[in-house]
Amino acid sequence: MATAKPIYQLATPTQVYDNIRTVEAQLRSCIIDSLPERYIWPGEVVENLKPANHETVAKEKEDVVQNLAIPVVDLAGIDSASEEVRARIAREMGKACEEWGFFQVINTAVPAAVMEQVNDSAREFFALPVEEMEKASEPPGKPLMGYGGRLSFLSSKVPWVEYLGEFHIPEPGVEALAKKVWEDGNPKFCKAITDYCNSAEQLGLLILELLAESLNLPKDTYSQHFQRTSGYQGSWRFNYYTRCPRASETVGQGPHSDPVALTILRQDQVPGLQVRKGNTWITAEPLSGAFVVNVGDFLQAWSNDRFKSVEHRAFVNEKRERLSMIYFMSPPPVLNIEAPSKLVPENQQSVYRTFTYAEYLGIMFQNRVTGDFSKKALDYMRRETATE
Ligand SMILES: O=C(O)CCC(=O)C(=O)O
Ligand SMILES: [Fe+2]
Repeated sequence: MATAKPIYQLATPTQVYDNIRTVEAQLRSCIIDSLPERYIWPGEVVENLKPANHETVAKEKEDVVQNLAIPVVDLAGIDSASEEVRARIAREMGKACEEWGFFQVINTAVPAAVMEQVNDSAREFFALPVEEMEKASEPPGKPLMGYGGRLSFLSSKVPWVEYLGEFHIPEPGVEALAKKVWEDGNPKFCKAITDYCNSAEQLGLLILELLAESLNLPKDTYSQHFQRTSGYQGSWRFNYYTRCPRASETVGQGPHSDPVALTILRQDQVPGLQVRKGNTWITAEPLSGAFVVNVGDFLQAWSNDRFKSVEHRAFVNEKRERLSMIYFMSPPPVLNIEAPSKLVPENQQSVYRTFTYAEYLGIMFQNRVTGDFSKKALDYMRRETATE
């Protein structure tokens, strides 16, 4: 049955930062002449921030990276009765998740009109004056929900991004949020977001089935935990990266892996998302109509490390703002995550001990409090014997 409440309690009160729009305006009108220190990321993070596979690439690196691109999985034909087509698609998807942790998926069943409406709605919100947007802010302690400048949730520095987000499953949904901003609750906005979440959820369930099939597991191995009645947590978030007058000093998102099972992202035509491949960062090239999908930490554990939850980051730029719209799927907080025995070689233990999302979040927040981001939460779940 549905669990009572989403878990988002921070261990300590969180600082609320200034609004990025204000900082941007101050920089442009020379009231301040540099980015506030909290937005300035260390050299090793901002280094090579421009896409390695873009025009700024150093010539000698070009040969190495030019053929590297996040795999594209085409869902065309998935609804045909052909088991062969489905099995091929599942194999491609599984391979992408093993080798990259990321893929772009095209020809999904998500209607273009749904994506157009949600895109318009997101932009309608971010075009509001700051005071209006701030009506959707949540108090500290509920990170990444409502409207905000990103709190330093996954990092000790503040990224150059604004967000708007809320839980889709379980409720409250978007209505309560919209009522804070618009007197009439903006029914069109609510419908756009609800339709988007419902479509993204369906896509996510199909992907989870295909990924299980790719591992020769029963197709509902993962998807059964992401039903409306299972208490899974589904949330939507829009990331809006305004133009940044000092784009080379900061990031839109610092390097992180996602603390979820599955992430489904629609980006606009402005590049920004980069995925780690070995020692290189590869840009997820904007592909019209595609969703960028990635494995989160839970799916990595749940697949006994077959699928990889890979580090990614986002850069910002001086000339163009950028919008990404995301649907995150997280397991029920109290569900025991353990790799199916079929994935664990005989006479061996699973790579991770059994743990719950709630336990994982506790560790993640603890890291935040101590400011130690050197080890990700998932690594604390690794069995001693499995670490080198
Ligand atoms: O906006 C993007 O392209 C990346 C966003 C992201 O990685 C996140 O919000 O977790
Ligand atoms: Fe992410």
